[in-house]
Amino acid sequence: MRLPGTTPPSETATGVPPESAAGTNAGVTHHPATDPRTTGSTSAPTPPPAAPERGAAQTAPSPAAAPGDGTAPPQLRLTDVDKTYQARQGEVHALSNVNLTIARGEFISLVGRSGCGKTTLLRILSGLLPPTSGEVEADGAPIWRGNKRNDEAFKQFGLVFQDANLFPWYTVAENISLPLKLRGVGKKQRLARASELAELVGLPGFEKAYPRELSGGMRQRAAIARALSYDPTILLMDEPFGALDALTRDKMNLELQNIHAQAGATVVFVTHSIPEAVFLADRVVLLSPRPGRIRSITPVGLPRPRSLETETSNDFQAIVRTLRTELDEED
Ligand SMILES: Nc1ncnc2c1ncn2[C@@H]1O[C@H](COP(=O)(O)OP(=O)(O)OP(=O)(O)O)[C@@H](O)[C@H]1O
Repeated sequence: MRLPGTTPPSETATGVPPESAAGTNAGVTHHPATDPRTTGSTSAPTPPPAAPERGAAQTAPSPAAAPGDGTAPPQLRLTDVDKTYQARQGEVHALSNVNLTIARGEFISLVGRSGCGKTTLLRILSGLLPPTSGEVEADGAPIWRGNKRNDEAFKQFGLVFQDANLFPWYTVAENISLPLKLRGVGKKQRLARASELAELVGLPGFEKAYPRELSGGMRQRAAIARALSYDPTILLMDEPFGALDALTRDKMNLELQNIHAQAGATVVFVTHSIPEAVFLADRVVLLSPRPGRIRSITPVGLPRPRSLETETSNDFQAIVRTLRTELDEED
């Protein structure tokens, strides 16, 4: 992930990868893209002539990333991924036949019932957990060779979890820059980077504060800044705002949208909240109950930048309704 202003437009734009349209997941529903800019629709979503381009409202589109033409290069690819845990009570089949291609700079929200395998999928993607079978690639390089992790591929990832996991005895700046310290970066450079990132995530002036002096939302911002410190090109987020109150969560969603637009990273975001998933995503991937399979892939063609008013639009609500109906059908 690069700092704002250094990312060429072609790297921040996304398209729907060809694989996702063709689909190799048996039985996956591919919902049509929705884009009020092209449909003029104020009611239920209708298919536009082309899938939407992320960030079109912020940057001029580049010829290399025309809306929905599938030209944005794939950055992450899951092929026939299966995961079975060997638990004390026996085998737990967590994921089955997951196929997904994620474009560079794309924002993917991952939703599904509790226990359907979202965290498992994120951990496999991030190189924290090997799949039982199947392939996981980042920029064409396998993340796993059998049970051995490809540490080079792993370096591209930034991880953010529900708990900010800041070290209480370090200041905000020291927490943010800790990964750089572990990589041997000098103090002056580390603190300069921490201050830059504190600004990016909305914590300017708090560099010298300790985690106990921050609110929950501020701690999560510091955790996001820490994940960005070493310029990951892929950000994997597991319910990062799950413990926050509704108002703070709305604010964090707006800020994450800005951070994503400015920094240009690919994001995979796990959430239990369908509105949050739709608000943030270029595509929402819905997993079926365990063993998790990709049940549907829904492009979200709402223009960016999105505001809280976006959530009152008919298009937004129609997508949320469709996804909720699919989830309800599982009961
Ligand atoms: N280390 C483990 N050993 C055995 N089973 C596990 C392990 N981790 C997860 N599981 C099981 O795998 C399934 C998927 O778990 P996972 O945490 O991926 O689901 P999830 O969709 O993230 O759930 P939630 O939304 O509740 O966080 C669950 O049935 C869980 O019990």
